[in-house]
Amino acid sequence: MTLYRATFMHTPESPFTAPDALQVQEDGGLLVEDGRILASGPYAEVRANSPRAEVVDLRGGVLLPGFIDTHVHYPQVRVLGGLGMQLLEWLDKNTLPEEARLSDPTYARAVAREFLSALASNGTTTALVFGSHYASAMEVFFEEATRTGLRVVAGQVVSDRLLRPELHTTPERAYTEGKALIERWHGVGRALYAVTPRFALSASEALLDACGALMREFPDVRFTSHINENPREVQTVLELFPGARDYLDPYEQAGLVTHRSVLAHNVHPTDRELGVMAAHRCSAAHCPCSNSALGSGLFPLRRHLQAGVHVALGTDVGGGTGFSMLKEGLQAYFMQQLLGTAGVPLGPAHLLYLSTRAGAQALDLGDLTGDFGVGKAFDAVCLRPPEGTTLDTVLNHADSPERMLADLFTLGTQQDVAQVWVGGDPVYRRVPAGQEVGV
Ligand SMILES: O=c1[nH]c(=O)c2nc[nH]c2[nH]1
Ligand SMILES: [Zn+2]
Repeated sequence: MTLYRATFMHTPESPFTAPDALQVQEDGGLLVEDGRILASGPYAEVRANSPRAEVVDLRGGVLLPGFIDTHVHYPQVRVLGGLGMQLLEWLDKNTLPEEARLSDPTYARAVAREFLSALASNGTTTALVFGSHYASAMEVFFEEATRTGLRVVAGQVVSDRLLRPELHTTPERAYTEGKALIERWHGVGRALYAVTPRFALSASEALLDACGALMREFPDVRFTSHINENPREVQTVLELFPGARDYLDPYEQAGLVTHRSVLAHNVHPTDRELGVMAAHRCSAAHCPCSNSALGSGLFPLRRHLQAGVHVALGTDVGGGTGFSMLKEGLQAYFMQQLLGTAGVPLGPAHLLYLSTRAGAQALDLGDLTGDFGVGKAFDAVCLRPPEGTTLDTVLNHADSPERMLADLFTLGTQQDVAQVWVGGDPVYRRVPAGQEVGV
């Protein structure tokens, strides 16, 4: 048994509905056995009940639930930084040429390692990962993910039109390769499978039906895709599906809109789409850095909440600007501020919820991870800025835990991630200053 002593904060309830959702223990204790939290509370109390547990002293840092990134592309880590374009040009010039390189499993393995290491070193413990178009690159990805111990929900991306021929599949092949990957990887270690057509623009009705067949055959796999990101994209989808009521309709007709479905972006939804998503408990992955970088628009969070659509956060690497969920939270805050009275004022508790518990719920993993409740897995990130940094100064002068949390979202970066655990297993530890290779 291990007892972690730390200042910890979490949001077991949603601050959008519960006013005091942020729970804080300034000198807290989390007792962990076999990767699960056995007791949680003030350190002195937990210690008194478990005097023999080994103590890990994390005082001086802040312990948060591990971040949950609900939309991030594995093949795009090397093409981050493609600025100055909107979605369709960015796909064509910046992104799809790189995605084609993953046909080589050796190349794919190197990219998978870079990607997984970036997740862990940014404090992300669970991710819904948009995969590669190549089944071989997904084999490699799941092998590497299993080695790291991160929780990944991932799937082969499928498309059968309008990308580039080498990225296209057929409905039959999408079904056969998807089935084989599900049978091999879904539920193995900490991996789960997500059926993943790239977007309706690059998917025929027959391909979406093949995805629906997989979802019916394996009802507990997840589903993810893109929706309503960019006005030109939306217009093209409506032209490609002339009978469709809106962008969601082709997904809905194929049986892909469920409580285990996560649709990325949804910047330009209709009221009908929001109503259907809410009725099916389908989640939206809000990706504010990507929406800013690709000029996609300002996410209508208020309309989502009013319609009852569940929202979580995603970095959308490489349309986004990196793997930090702290940065993603801050950008979500900025964009709601820019919306003025149409925006939702977000406080630090909202940002923590959106980047942790909301993600767990979107992935139907709410009973396992996302907060520090008793019975949950010990998935955690310890944030501790290096001495003398601006964040260190500001944290030392914060007058409340809530203000400390706001400071972490405002100034925190990858360099402030000190340690990360998944299911009690260490998956990342920052190299102490002065001990870096080459120093
Ligand atoms: O942000 C995005 N990134 C992508 O790779 C993509 N593909 C389709 N639509 C997309 N949107
Ligand atoms: Zn995306």
